[in-house]
Amino acid sequence: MSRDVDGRLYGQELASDAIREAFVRGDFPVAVYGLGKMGLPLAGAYAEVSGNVVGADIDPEVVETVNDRDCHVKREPGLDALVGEMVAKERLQATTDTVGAAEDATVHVVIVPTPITDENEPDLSILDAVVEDIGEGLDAGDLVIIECTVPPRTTTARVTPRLAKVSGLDREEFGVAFCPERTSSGRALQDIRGTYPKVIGGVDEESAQVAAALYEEINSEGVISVSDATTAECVKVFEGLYRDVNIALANELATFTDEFGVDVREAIEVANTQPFCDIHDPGPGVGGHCIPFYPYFVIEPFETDAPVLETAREVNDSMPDFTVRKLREEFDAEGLAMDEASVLILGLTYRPGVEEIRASPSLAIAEELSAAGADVYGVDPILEEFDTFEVAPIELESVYEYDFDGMVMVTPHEEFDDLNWERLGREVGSVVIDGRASLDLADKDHRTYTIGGGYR
Ligand SMILES: NC(=O)c1ccc[n+]([C@@H]2O[C@H](COP(=O)([O-])OP(=O)(O)OC[C@H]3O[C@@H](n4cnc5c(N)ncnc54)[C@H](O)[C@@H]3O)[C@@H](O)[C@H]2O)c1
Ligand SMILES: CC(=O)N[C@@H]1[C@@H](OP(=O)(O)OP(=O)(O)OC[C@H]2O[C@@H](n3ccc(=O)[nH]c3=O)[C@H](O)[C@@H]2O)O[C@H](CO)[C@@H](O)[C@@H]1O
Repeated sequence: MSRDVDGRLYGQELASDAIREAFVRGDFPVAVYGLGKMGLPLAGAYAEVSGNVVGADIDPEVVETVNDRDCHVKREPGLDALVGEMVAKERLQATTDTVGAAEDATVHVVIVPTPITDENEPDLSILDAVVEDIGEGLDAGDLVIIECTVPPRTTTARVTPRLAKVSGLDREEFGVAFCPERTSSGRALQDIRGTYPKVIGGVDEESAQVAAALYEEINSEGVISVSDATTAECVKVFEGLYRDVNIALANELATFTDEFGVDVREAIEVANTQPFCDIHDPGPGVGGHCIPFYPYFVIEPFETDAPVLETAREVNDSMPDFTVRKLREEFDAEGLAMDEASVLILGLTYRPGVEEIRASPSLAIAEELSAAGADVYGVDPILEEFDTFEVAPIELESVYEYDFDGMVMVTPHEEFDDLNWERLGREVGSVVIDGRASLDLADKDHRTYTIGGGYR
């Protein structure tokens, strides 16, 4: 797509209406960097509105799949059709040439992974690489939008100076905004198009105004413009921190279940009937590449102590061990040594319906059971690659062929709803740890312990 000289966006003092009209005409070529679980839906949503989008990804297979009108991101309602249509209509194309995409683009949208290292430090190396490439192709009048989740101050203190240095432009010649992806896997398009307002934080007022005009066209819920980019980064990270701390409260309360002698889940559910109480769900752990990681975007880079965030991480990271401990207690009660037991883990991904295993509780549970000498099996109907797990993978159809001494429901995929628990496990009944209160086995021979619910 050739660059339209008139396609300058930032520094033109354009009125928002004029920006929106030009945007939907395709006057501002867009480059989306990162075509993953979040980037591909985002590129599709941009293409739907502007019709002039190039998706840049370093993975040639990703690029080839998209240009073949196919969709490598699964279980996203509407995404297959949207990508196919946008590519067929030449409103979206993909490339591995990130610098080339940057040279042609006026709007640069960055949505690449921002993981943490093994030492729990934020790893912004991928973001840095993309920012370098954008800098190579950045022109006066461009706008750079960071959507991927980053530690507070990243956009202002790391991204913007780097863009100026690599491009040789003055800071005032281009715009930068942080507009976080407030999107859940499994409903990405719906969220991007408008479940919640889009949060906009600019490094200056015009960056915010220009970014807001673009997202007013994309998001039906409109925008919330905050004071600056760092505030917007805080909004996104705070959403995740709140969730991790809240889940930790639920998990800590769940560990009182036996001593209280009550169904803690019932107490939580009723406590939540008042508007100022919203205790989340206890479970076998907290996975994914968002919630377990975001606390370290605050704990690590800053001097200020974060005892609540650190303690919440410790509590949530202790739940896989709590799960194994409950199983071991039951085995001890029947005189079964862990290293003589066979155990099935049901659900290996981090949450139902999402094929993502990062920080999945099943990783730690399988590792601990295996280390204790148990024969560990794993079943997960949506997972294709099991190598990361210390389990013997089995197909869903084969689960009835084994006399498992123990069965641990970690991630209740909907495909498990049809399981016949009468046929599962030992003839006399097995020990079942229900991590998510997803089972009703009261009339079965199994001895069932529900995390947060006790024996049911
Ligand atoms: N997955 C979620 O639920 C979710 C929700 C909201 C926000 N986010 C944030 O969105 C960001 C991306 O997450 P995701 O789930 O889409 O990741 P992902 O792993 O699914 O996809 C990342 C994509 O980026 C590509 N990539 C890697 N390095 C690149 C580079 N240098 N240049 C261009 N492309 C590159 C990869 O090839 C891959 O296709 C992360 O910061 C994450 O925190 C994720
Ligand atoms: C603030 C917020 O909502 N952010 C969402 C979150 O989405 P996610 O895909 O990471 O999934 P979650 O639902 O947060 O689950 C994570 C893990 O916590 C476990 N869990 C969950 C709820 C509970 O009550 N008890 C639990 O134990 C669950 O099993 C799983 O292992 O981050 C995305 C990226 O920022 C956001 O875009 C998205 O909006």
